[in-house]
Amino acid sequence: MKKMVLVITGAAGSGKTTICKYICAKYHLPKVVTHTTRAPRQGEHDGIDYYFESDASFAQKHFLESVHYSGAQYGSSIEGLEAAWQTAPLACIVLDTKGALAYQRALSDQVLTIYLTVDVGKDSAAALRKRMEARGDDPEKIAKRMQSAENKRDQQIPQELMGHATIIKNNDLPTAHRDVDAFMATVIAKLKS
Ligand SMILES: Nc1ncnc2c1ncn2[C@@H]1O[C@H](COP(=O)(O)OP(=O)(O)OP(=O)(O)O)[C@@H](O)[C@H]1O
Ligand SMILES: Nc1nc2c(ncn2[C@@H]2O[C@H](COP(=O)(O)O)[C@@H](O)[C@H]2O)c(=O)[nH]1
Repeated sequence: MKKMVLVITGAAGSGKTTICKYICAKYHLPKVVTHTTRAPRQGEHDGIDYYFESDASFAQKHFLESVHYSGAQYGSSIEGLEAAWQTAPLACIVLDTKGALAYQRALSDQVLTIYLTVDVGKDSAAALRKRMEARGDDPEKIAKRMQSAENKRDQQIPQELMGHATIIKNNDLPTAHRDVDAFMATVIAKLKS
């Protein structure tokens, strides 16, 4: 069976990690664990949520792509993808939009992409901030992230992903789950054909 990767991308707090966990649990997909130099959040575990790295250990990895995001480094390796593919032909990964573009360019027809949005009118930014607060993020870090060039960029789907990515609204989880399930039904049908 062809090996594929499902990339989940979108703005900070849009629910990428939440939706990835939902998909991996429901559809038994392996998650590609990426690397970061940021500190773990409460409840995050090394090797499960991320490989937490120092600047020195990060520099020694062989990345398919890597980015700076709001003051920390993040990167995903071919080895990580291959490890996920050892367990199933479809793996899932959470990336910023720069990483999603890199995957699209490097792996083209092996990539499926979901771009998540949160659209609750003019208060969408406040809703995203509240979600990050609910996650337990430090208020200063939230402010820095909200103001970062990376997060401003990720508020919109990159032009190059238009036509490749499926846009799913995550205003509320039950509706997002329903839309993700409809998307996954088409993916599973395609993989079987
Ligand atoms: N539809 C939703 N309604 C309310 N809260 C949500 C919803 N989806 C996710 N959340 C919550 O919002 C917070 C941010 O979600 P999550 O960590 O999945 O976002 P993310 O896109 O991965 O963020 P980041 O890019 O900052 O890592 C979490 O506390 C999560 O439980
Ligand atoms: N391009 C990449 N982006 C990544 C990678 N791992 C995570 N991410 C994205 O970084 C931001 C910040 O993540 P957070 O866990 O600190 O909130 C978010 O958009 C992630 O999707 C990666 O390996 N490459």
